[in-house]
Amino acid sequence: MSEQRYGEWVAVRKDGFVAELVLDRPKAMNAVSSEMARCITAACAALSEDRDVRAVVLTSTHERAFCVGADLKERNSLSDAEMLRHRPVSRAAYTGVLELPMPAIAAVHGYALGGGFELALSCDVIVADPTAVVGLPEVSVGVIPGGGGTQLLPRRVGAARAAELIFSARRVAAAEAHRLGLVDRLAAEGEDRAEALELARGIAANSPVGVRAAKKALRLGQGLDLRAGLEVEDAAWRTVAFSGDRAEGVAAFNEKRSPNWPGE
Ligand SMILES: CCCCCCCCCCCCC[C@H](O)CC(=O)SCCNC(=O)CCNC(=O)[C@H](O)C(C)(C)COP(=O)(O)OP(=O)(O)OC[C@H]1O[C@@H](n2cnc3c(N)ncnc32)[C@H](O)[C@@H]1OP(=O)(O)O
Repeated sequence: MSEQRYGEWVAVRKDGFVAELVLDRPKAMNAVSSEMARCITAACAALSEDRDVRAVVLTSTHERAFCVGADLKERNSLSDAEMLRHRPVSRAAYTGVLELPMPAIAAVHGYALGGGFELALSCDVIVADPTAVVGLPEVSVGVIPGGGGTQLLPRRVGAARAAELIFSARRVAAAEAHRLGLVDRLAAEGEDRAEALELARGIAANSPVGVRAAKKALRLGQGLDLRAGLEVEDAAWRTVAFSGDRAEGVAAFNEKRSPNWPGE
């Protein structure tokens, strides 16, 4: 296990082919300040370049919160001009998580609100424990979901449900969140991180070339009509059809052994 810090508020722990992106600003319940946004962006840039990382788990060191969203204390102190300068900094953090080339799994316990839930929505899978409380309460503080929520939430639960949640700004406890599809798995209390890491290790046992190509097809195909989506899949298929991973995967199956993925 290795650990690399990215600024004061974020760490990346690597164990084999799985990396953990740790939100570590517990005094502010991981509220995303400008500096924390820069830390997240730097960590995502490093992970995106690391061909040995096959899956990422987004976790929190705070006992009662995954992330409570944008730092409302910092926001209150920013001038309009500073706010405008802050946006691309903060935007890079959310985009960084969304565009990780390998599967990303959010391990959520406690509060995942506003930008905190948007970070989780930017992942591919959300694992929550029964203490999770999720929501996009931005309109209750005079803003809108600005970390992708107005686009990611309807793609996950449909336009009407997304509208109800965003307009009402209501917080949703874990059991209802799982029923509504706001989170994908409900782990035992305190087991969100362990279950997310177990899922990540399972993903990491598969072809990294295949998994990354499948993620790309899933993401690019969202919102397309079926015909255009099938063209996206065909293009993704062609990136793996002649890969070393495909050759190794087929050979390993026929030789009844575990594959040793070349990763290219
Ligand atoms: C995917 C690609 C997309 C590209 C798009 C571009 C993105 C651009 C970037 C924009 C990012 C926007 C992000 C988002 O959309 C906007 C927001 O997130 S707005 C904030 C939303 N969050 C909230 O409304 C939650 C606010 N907090 C609470 O409701 C409560 O604190 C709580 C979490 C329910 C906990 O309540 P309690 O247990 O009672 O505890 P306290 O309230 O006393 O809080 C303890 C302590 O923490 C401080 N704190 C809590 N939340 C925040 C916060 N958000 N910011 C700063 N500080 C916070 C709170 O003040 C207390 O501090 P103390 O008083 O003890 O000093």
